[in-house]
Amino acid sequence: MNEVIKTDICVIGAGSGGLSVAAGAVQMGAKVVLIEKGKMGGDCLNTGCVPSKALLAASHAASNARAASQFGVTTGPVSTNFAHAMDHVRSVIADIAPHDSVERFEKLGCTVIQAEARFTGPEEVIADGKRVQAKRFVIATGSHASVPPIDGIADVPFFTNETIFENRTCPDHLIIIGGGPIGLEMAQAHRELGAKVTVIEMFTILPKDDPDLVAVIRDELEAAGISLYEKVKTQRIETHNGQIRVMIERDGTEITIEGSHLLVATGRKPTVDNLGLDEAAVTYSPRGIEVDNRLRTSNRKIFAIGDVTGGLQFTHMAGYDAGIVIRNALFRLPAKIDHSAVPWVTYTSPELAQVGLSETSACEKFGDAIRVVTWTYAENDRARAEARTKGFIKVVTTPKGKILGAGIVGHQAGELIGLWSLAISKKMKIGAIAGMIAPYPTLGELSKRVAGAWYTPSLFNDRTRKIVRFLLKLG
Ligand SMILES: Cc1cc2nc3c(=O)[nH]c(=O)nc-3n(C[C@H](O)[C@H](O)[C@H](O)COP(=O)(O)OP(=O)(O)OC[C@H]3O[C@@H](n4cnc5c(N)ncnc54)[C@H](O)[C@@H]3O)c2cc1C
Ligand SMILES: NC(=O)c1ccc[n+]([C@@H]2O[C@H](COP(=O)([O-])OP(=O)(O)OC[C@H]3O[C@@H](n4cnc5c(N)ncnc54)[C@H](O)[C@@H]3O)[C@@H](O)[C@H]2O)c1
Repeated sequence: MNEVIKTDICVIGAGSGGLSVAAGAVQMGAKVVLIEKGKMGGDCLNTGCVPSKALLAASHAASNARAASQFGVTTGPVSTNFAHAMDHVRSVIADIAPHDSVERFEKLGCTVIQAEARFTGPEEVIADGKRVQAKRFVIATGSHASVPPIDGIADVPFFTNETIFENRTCPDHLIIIGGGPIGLEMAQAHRELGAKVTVIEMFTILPKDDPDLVAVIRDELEAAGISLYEKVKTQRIETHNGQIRVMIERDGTEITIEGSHLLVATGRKPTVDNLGLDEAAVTYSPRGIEVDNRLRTSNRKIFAIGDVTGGLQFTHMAGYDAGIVIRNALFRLPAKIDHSAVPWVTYTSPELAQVGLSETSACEKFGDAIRVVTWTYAENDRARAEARTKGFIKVVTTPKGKILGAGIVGHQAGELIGLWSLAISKKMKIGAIAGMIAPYPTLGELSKRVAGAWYTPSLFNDRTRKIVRFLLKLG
């Protein structure tokens, strides 16, 4: 006879989304069962954001040391120790892990089951032989690497995000298929740590971002010696004398790229298999679990959040979804998702950050009735002082100054985008940013200056000059 556990909320998956629901719900007085089949913390902690940013921190330390001579600092030849960099990665994960651990969640009051969960019906999940019956379920099973059906791929060894952070030897030549955020962050990290790197992208790199911003990243990666093959088709992959050969086609010509290691970073697949979703009457497809704007599935007692819904695959979105579900499931409030001010950042150096509408999507929505203003890092005194003058900020508004979107490519772009997220979510006009007092000298002044540039045509023109001269004549 299976043990039956009755609870208020049952959360499946202890990644960014599931942990946020579980921690919030239990601290607000709900009985919570949390089920995780793998490592607590999910992708973000173990195989995603945390290891990738830790590896980038190590690699940026190397590139900063190489650039130190411009400040009169002599370091001698910079050498890198790949295994040591990976030790840093491990230690950052270990540092954060207690926050996501079974112990912490049990202390908070959750019942944690470390096993695979599967629905047996619309109101019951089974895990580790225990039948969990809950008033509400939250599916937060995330996503996993999607491997494209390239001829020969099954017969060659390759990394995905699940294995690359286990590697302790710097690849001689890392070939990366996919020029999205994972591909480019890993390309730069490995290049800076001493590997030769080639990126193969079927469209253009970072195809979801503003091409003007992406151009700065492209220049930087190429200047660092990364080979980029864009708009190419990957035909075949094979091993040859212990090396990996990737055959691509560009403009009708076949090119062979030979490398020591291969990383596949071609996007993600929502984890919907073996969950018993049919038994639970939850509608899904390979693109994810279908949810409405309150994150309810076709079974109204079951919510789905984060990567498994196939939406915007970011840790901050899984956390945001968790907040929506808590309001719906615990407080019965009809809270709805709003994606008008979702920021995202690619953590290359320089960083690329966007929020709201890009220039292209604003044009599609509003036609010519938009205004675009830019300001460059080269005009910012702090950027000059720190020799970080590459990049610019671009802001898109309505003709009346309502902020529609902002994109930043440059040093610390990810830290700067928050202001614009707030401005868009609070429906602010550009005048609010122009009127803000920004401390000098900070990169934060970029935001104020770009907002000021919005007023330049109307402030510094003949009409204003005439008005000022007239007023001055009055005494
Ligand atoms: C290399 C990389 C870098 C990234 N960098 C960033 C970044 O810098 N910033 C950012 O915002 N996002 C980043 N992301 C994306 C981010 O990691 C994900 O969007 C986020 O982890 C999604 O959270 P989630 O809760 O939906 O899923 P996950 O974190 O994947 O958690 C899902 C959990 O569910 C468990 N599970 C699955 N099926 C079952 C089952 N049947 N029973 C029990 N448990 C189950 C899994 O084991 C897993 O632990 C990155 C991703 C990758 C791969
Ligand atoms: N900094 C961040 O926030 C961050 C970092 C890494 C990952 N992520 C999240 O994880 C998700 C997955 O990242 P990703 O980079 O794997 O996915 P992605 O979907 O963003 O990018 C994959 C890239 O691979 C290309 N591609 C697909 N098939 C290909 C093929 N056969 N040959 C050549 N190119 C091919 C696509 O055109 C695309 O540019 C992202 O969408 C993002 O949501 C976020």
